Amino acid sequence: MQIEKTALPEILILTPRRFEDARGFFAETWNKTRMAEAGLDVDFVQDNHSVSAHAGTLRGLHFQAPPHAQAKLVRCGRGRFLDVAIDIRAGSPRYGQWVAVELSAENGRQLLVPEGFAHGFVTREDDTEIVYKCSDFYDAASDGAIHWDSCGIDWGLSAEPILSEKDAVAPPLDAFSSPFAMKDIT
Ligand SMILES: Cc1cn([C@H]2C[C@H](O)[C@@H](COP(=O)(O)OP(=O)(O)O[C@H]3O[C@@H](C)C(=O)[C@@H](O)[C@H]3O)O2)c(=O)[nH]c1=O
Repeated sequence: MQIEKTALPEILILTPRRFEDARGFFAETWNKTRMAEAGLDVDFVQDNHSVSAHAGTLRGLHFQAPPHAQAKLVRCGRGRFLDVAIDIRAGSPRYGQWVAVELSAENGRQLLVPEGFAHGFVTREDDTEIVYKCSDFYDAASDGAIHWDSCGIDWGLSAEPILSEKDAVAPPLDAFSSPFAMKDIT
């Protein structure tokens, strides 16, 4: 597993080794023991899978508030998408800063998004499939969203995105009161 830092040090790109042969490839996409050895001891408890039928579908920016905050490990099963994480920890020196990384079935990259960051993505091909692990269970009452177009993120869009009703009316970042505290910052 190759581990790379992004412009935000807490957001990591994990690229599993691929064992290729005549059939295709094999890869370990998460190995708890090996990741703990690398200092990434995350206890994932739920796996999610979503498919977006059309390119230009944007989901986000989402988070779960404490005590149900989630770290996520995100990867692409089919197609490709731009994956985005933004620091929403109150008092963070990097509050409002974001990173965007293209994840595709071809490049096999995964984004590790810790607690305290909102997450979203926009698909870049039809029928794009996203698979991700979460470190806490879904809790509808803790679900939060920030409007995708209120944070200065370059989504690489050439037209208006396809959104859920919930995401279309999410509050902007400047009207947002963060439930995440500075104590998460080391
Ligand atoms: C996220 C989630 C949703 N649901 C249900 C609620 C709802 O009826 C339906 C669709 O939910 P949503 O519209 O919130 O799905 P979606 O917009 O795909 O939400 C996801 O977006 C990405 C960016 C994330 O980071 C995820 O954590 C999650 O928030 O699925 C669950 O049962 N479990 C879950 O873990």
